Amino acid sequence: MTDPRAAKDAARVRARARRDSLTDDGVRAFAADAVRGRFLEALVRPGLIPDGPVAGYWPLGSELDARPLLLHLKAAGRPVALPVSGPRGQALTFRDWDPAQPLAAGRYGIHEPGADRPEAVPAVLLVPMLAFDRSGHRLGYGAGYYDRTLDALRAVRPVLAVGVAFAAQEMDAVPCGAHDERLDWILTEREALRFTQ
Ligand SMILES: Nc1nc2c(c(=O)[nH]1)N(C=O)[C@@H](CNc1ccc(C(=O)N[C@@H](CCC(=O)O)C(=O)O)cc1)CN2
Ligand SMILES: Nc1ncnc2c1ncn2[C@@H]1O[C@H](COP(=O)(O)OP(=O)(O)OP(=O)(O)O)[C@@H](O)[C@H]1O
Repeated sequence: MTDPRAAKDAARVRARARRDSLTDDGVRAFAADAVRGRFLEALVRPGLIPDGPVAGYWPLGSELDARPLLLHLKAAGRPVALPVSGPRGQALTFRDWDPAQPLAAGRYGIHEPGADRPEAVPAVLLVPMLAFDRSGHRLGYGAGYYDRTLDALRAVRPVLAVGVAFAAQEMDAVPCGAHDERLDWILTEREALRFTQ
């Protein structure tokens, strides 16, 4: 396979511009709410969610806001964790999220639970992205954090990886490379795509 790096970089520029153009607060709130509904309908109701913590993410820039879903899961008694970014080149770690406690800005300015919060090993990983395609390929920011993280977690036990995006983030074909970890599902406000059984 040829090196997909240049193709990925070009796709990132286009994908970011497209996601950044989704500025309507009403549309964004609708999508956040719809993704919560799809997660419950496609994954929770049929019993497809393994026991254990669900790792979400704290929204950055124009990403879809998964917090309505995270708060719903918390209220239902499910442990929810958030990623903690270490140096580039290392897998993410996760800490338990208590919505009543303040978060602190970590690397990249992303809000993270404090060092006093217990570490968590996610059974389900909500994965943010810049773009996706209908084969389940995903484009991230290019640091390889989620690929390394899924690789490390899956070496120990199965993890359900659920990509989360606006429907408008779909591309015909996301350039992919050897390290790219597969997503089991992608949820958008419009549909739930399943890639594994
Ligand atoms: N919300 C969120 N949290 C996350 C990620 C993510 O993609 N989204 N990550 C996924 O790996 C990890 C952090 N990794 C990151 C790697 C690179 C950049 C980055 O290059 N950021 C841009 C600015 C982005 C913006 O403001 O829209 C930059 O610094 O130029 C950010 C996060 C863990 N937490
Ligand atoms: N499991 C891995 N082990 C070693 N290197 C990896 C691994 N996964 C990804 N990488 C490297 O990380 C770099 C970024 O990968 P890639 O372009 O796929 O990132 P991305 O999926 O867009 O970003 P992210 O996963 O952070 O959201 C590449 O150089 C890739 O080779």
